[in-house]
Formats: sequence, structure tokens, C-alpha cells
Amino acid sequence: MPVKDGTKKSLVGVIDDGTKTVRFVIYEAERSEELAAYQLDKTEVQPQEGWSEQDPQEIIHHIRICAENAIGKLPELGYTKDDIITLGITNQRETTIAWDKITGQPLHPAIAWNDIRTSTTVDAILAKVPDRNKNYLKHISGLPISPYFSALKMKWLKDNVKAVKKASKERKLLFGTVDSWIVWTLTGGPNGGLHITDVTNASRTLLMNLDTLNWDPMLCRLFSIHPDSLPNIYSSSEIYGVVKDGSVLDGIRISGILGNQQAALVGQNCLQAGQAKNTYRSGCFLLCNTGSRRVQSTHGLLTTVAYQLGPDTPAVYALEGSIAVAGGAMKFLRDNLKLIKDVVKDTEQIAGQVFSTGDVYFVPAFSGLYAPYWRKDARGIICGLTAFTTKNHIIRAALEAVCFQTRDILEAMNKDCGMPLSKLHVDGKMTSNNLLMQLQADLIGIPVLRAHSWDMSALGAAVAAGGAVGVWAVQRWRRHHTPADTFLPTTTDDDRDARYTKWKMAVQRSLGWATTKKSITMTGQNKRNSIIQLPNHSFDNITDRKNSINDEQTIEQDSRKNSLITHVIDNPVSVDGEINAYEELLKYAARKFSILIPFRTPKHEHTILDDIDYFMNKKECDYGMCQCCPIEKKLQTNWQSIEDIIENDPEIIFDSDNNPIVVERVRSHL
Ligand SMILES: Nc1ncnc2c1ncn2[C@@H]1O[C@H](COP(=O)(O)OP(=O)(O)O)[C@@H](O)[C@H]1O
Ligand SMILES: O=P(O)(O)OC[C@H](O)CO
Repeated sequence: MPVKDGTKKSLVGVIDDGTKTVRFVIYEAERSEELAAYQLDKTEVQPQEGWSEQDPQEIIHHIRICAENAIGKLPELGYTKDDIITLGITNQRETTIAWDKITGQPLHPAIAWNDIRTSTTVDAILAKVPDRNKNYLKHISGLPISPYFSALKMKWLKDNVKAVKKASKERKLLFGTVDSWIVWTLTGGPNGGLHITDVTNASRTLLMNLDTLNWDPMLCRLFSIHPDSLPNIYSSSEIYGVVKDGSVLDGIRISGILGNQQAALVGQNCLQAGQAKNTYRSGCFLLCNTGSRRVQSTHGLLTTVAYQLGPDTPAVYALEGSIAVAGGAMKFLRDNLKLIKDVVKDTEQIAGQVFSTGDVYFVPAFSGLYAPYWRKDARGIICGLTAFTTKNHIIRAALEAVCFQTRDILEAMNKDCGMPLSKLHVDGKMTSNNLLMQLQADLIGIPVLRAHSWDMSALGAAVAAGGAVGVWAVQRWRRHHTPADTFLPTTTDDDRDARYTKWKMAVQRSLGWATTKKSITMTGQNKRNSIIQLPNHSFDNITDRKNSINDEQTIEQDSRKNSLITHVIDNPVSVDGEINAYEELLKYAARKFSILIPFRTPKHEHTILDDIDYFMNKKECDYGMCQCCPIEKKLQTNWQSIEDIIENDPEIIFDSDNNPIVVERVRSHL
């Protein structure tokens, strides 16, 4: 409805960068409804199993397109771009970007929050702390040592990506969560861009000290991150700077930044200690406001900064239970199992055709389990199947899994806080699913209060940004905020508890499944479960193999002398003093079965198949991150331990081409 002259209010724009989508939303100050919005889906790249990357340039491109389109709707509503007086930013947290401050170019794709490539980095860090205690840094950072957090991703980038290493040496490296990348780029990039973040995003890096609200020198040292490459930390609500990128947003101030889950807490008006909200998106994140108290969880929850609404106001903290897979499980049912076509309609309708899951439980631990378990070795299971199970039961079990995971968090929260929650505010796209909402109330036994709009994150960022420029005082805004629907529990305590006990049994069965220490590129050729597979080859006997090795050496000597070193069987080497167990295993297997293993850097991105392809078929690998480089140093490795393990382990099996397949149990010894 167009506004009449004289009734125009100031507008606040919000950039909302989620895991799957970028949105630009425009709010009229003092109203908690969207005036105009536009969104675009993002590209997720999964170069290996468990990896998840995004394109930092695509994020910026989408922000500009979304802003243009949302702003383009303003004239018909009686407004213009000039009515937007400030911008807020809310973003997926933990996702990490490294870029060059001189060129402004990203040095690697963004590593998404749910990417688990850093499992081995976690092990390396755990090896340095007493008792390999994953909670060792919790009293400083509020977080366990897990692949989830940015410090691990930064360390991985520094250790594994040549361009990042080089930029670091040349002091051109900048790291940031997505908010930092957006602000830096929008405020001028290489020409004076602001390298900043807010306390909520910084609190997700595992580098910030929750007391000082600054980078912690000990944590930076532990992860080998130079503080110069990190952004300055600001409050969530103050004028940081002005957009200077020549886009439609040029000239508008930026005055609010909040990680998207903390933003939803603000948007949900959970500004009093003891109030909690749960946001159901790809993952699910339950935050409980603990006021100025930093509650240290002893039950697997995170302590995080909820918000700091101004540089001179104290930070407010929250306890958080993070669930890696919620809506993501529906996508899995659609895209991987093809059980449904439409995540929204089908999950509600098809699951609603049965009255229970028929005792089927689905633990969607696709990349491990987050809170309260923090088990990177967990993997997804569907259990309790019978001859009567239908897809309806499985879909319903996937919905229930979201609810049971929420109960896991609530149980932990109640123990940590000593006082059970009496109601749960909910938001996120999945909350449009009435069946899910009713199941949630039934499985936690308290009322579930659905927000009037699913996107509370953008609203929270608008409140923070508007507050900083005096157009959206939190107190005034709060009067307008009421939940739209309430779902009341319809189950008895006994029924609820019996089902929850079964869920816990299912969770137990999902634990300890993944023992992979090193991920392997999943290509069309080797997509056969997560086991090390040596390549198919056409040798009929050892003599042929040996001849072939000589040929390959010649190829190497002739064509790639200094750039790619062929590592022939009895000549083990390593680079930079690092001996990688995975490579040892491959080298040993190569020696045993007379297969040539070419050698690059210890943590290059290739599989052995890429390497064999190069030598056998003279085919250059087309993987973009390839950084073949000469070996700088030769070191003898100790083969004995790995040989012993493999020699004595009956679990080496052979595929149809007589290639050895080393099963998980062997690799767990590595
Ligand atoms: N009504 C619904 N019922 C069930 N699942 C849903 C519903 N709406 C969305 N989803 C699922 O929730 C996930 C999260 O969606 P979205 O909020 O767009 O993603 P994100 O914010 O994590 O980028 C989607 O992957 C989709 O599978
Ligand atoms: O983009 P979402 O909604 O999946 O949120 C992701 C979280 O911020 C990760 O911590």
C-alpha cells in the first residue's frame, strides 16, 4: 500500500547472507514488517565429501542484485532509495574467508560453517592440549575445539593454501567471517575498506576472549593466526562507516552487524535473561539469553555473545545449542533419497498421512553431531526399519529428529541453568510447517510460540542498525512485537519420555561411525564409500608394473622436472617436516603393490587417482586449487608402524581388480 505524503517513515535496509540464500530486506522503522525484499539462491560447492564452499564474489554480487531489486520496489510503495537511512548486516556465522588486501581478491572459496575438512586440524590442536580435552579453551572462548569454528578454518587455509601462506608472509592477508568480507568490500575494498566485525561474529571464531571482547593472544598463537590479519571488533550497533562501492547502496551508512542466530534472538524480542528462541533453517540454533552472566555450560552448550547494542553498553551473553542438520534433512530426503519433491508441502502432507513413525528413528548426523554431543565421528542413521516401514514414516522421523535434537538442547540448557524453560519462541522457514510445530510442542512438553514472520534475523539486524541512528529504539519497537501462533503439547510425560529414550538409543548407534582422518576427493571414479581405494590399473603382473613405473619416471623427468616430483617406492619423502599418515598409508600400499605414487605437498588437494591420471594418461588435473610445487626438503619417514598395522590387520580386502581397499578399522589406527 503506497504511503500518503507526510506519513513517510525512515527505512532501514538489511543484508541477510544465509547459508543457502542472500536476501535484501527493507523495513519501515518502528514496524516489524517487511516493506520490500528480494532474495537469490547461492551456489554451494562440495569438492569433497564433507566439504562445503561458497564463492565470496557471488555473495557480493547477490547482495548488489538483491538490493537493486528490493529498492526497485520502493517507488510503487511511495518511497525512494534516499529514504533508506541506514543498513544492517546479518550473516551465517563461522563461515570463513581469506583475501588479499591489496588486490581485494579472495584467496580461496569461503569455507562454510558446516564444512568438516578441518577434522585433522582439530586432532592436531587437541594433541597440543592437556588430555586432548576438547573443552580446554571453553573458559576463554565459550566454545569447544571443533571443525565448526573459524579458527580451525583459518588455520587450515594457512596450512594448506599456498596463496594464503604467501599473502600471510607478505602481510597482505586478511581473514574474516562473512560480515567482515561484506563490510570491507562495500566500504571500499582495497581503497580504504573497513576491516571490522561485531562481537557476536567474533565470538564464533574461537579466537575471541569472552571477558575482554577482544582477540585473545594465547588463542591466536595456538592457531597460528596473526592478529594483524583479523578484523577489529566493534559492538553490534553503532555507525561503522558508509558504503563506497558505486552500487545502488553507495552513500548509505552501515550501523548494525549481528550473526544470524543472535539477530533472531533480538528479532524475537528475547531481550530478557531467561528468554529463548529456536531458529529452524538448514541447521537449528537454540539461544537462551543469560543477561550479563556468562554461563559456562557443563552439558555441551556454547557460551556466546548474544548482542552488544552500542559501544558503551555492556555485552549480553547467551547459552547456545547448535544443531548442524534440521531443514537440511528435508533437502536430503528430496535431493538424495528422492522421497519428496517439495520440502515444504510434502514433508507436512506425506508425514501427516501416518500417525507415528512406526518406531523409526532418523539421526541426521551427516557431518557429525554438534551440541550437546560434539562428536565429529557420528554419522547419519535410520533405524527401526521393518517390512511395514514406508517413506511416510521416514519423512516423519526426519521431522521428529529436528524436535528430538531440540529436546537434547533443552535438556542440557535446563541442567546448565537450573530452571526449565516454560515456553519456546520459534522462527525460521521451517516453522511454516504446522506438523513440525505440533510435533515440537509434543516432544518437548512446553508451548511453542511461532513468530509472525519467519525471518527474525533480518528484523533483529534492522533493530540494531536503526537503534544506532536513533530511528528504532528497542523499547518502542518491543511494544509491537507479539507471536502469531501458539502450539500446545498434546502428549503425556510418559509418552514423551519413552520416545525420547528411544531417540537417545538411536543417537548412541550413530556415534563412532566415522574414523576417517583424511578426506578423499569424491570423483565419479572413486565414489565408493569413504574408504581408501587404490586406483584400477591394467597391469597383469609385477614385471608389467615395474616397466610401467620406469615409463612414468621418464615421463616425469621429461616433462615436469622441477614442478612435480614422482615419488617412487623406496624413496619416502615428506615436505616441511610434516609426515602425513594418510600419505604414509598410500605410499606403503604403493610399495606393496608396486603402484607409482607421485608426490606433491603433504596436504595437496588431489587424490591418488588424480595423480595416477596424470602419469598414466598424461592428463593434467583440472582441479582449480592444484598447487603442484617442488619438494623443498627430503626426510626419511618411518614406515614401520604403518606397515605393522596393515600387515597384521585382516581387514585389507581387494576389489575386483585386485586393488587393496583398506577399511575404516585400519585407518582408525593411523
Ligand atoms: N515448511 C518446511 N517444512 C520442512 N522443511 C522446510 C520447510 N521450509 C524450509 N524447509 C527446509 O529448511 C531448510 C532451510 O531453509 P532456509 O531457511 O532457506 O535456509 P538457510 O537459512 O539455512 O540458508 C531448507 O533446506 C528446506 O529443506
Ligand atoms: O544460514 P543459516 O540460517 O543456516 O545459519 C547458519 C548459522 O549461522 C551457522 O552457525
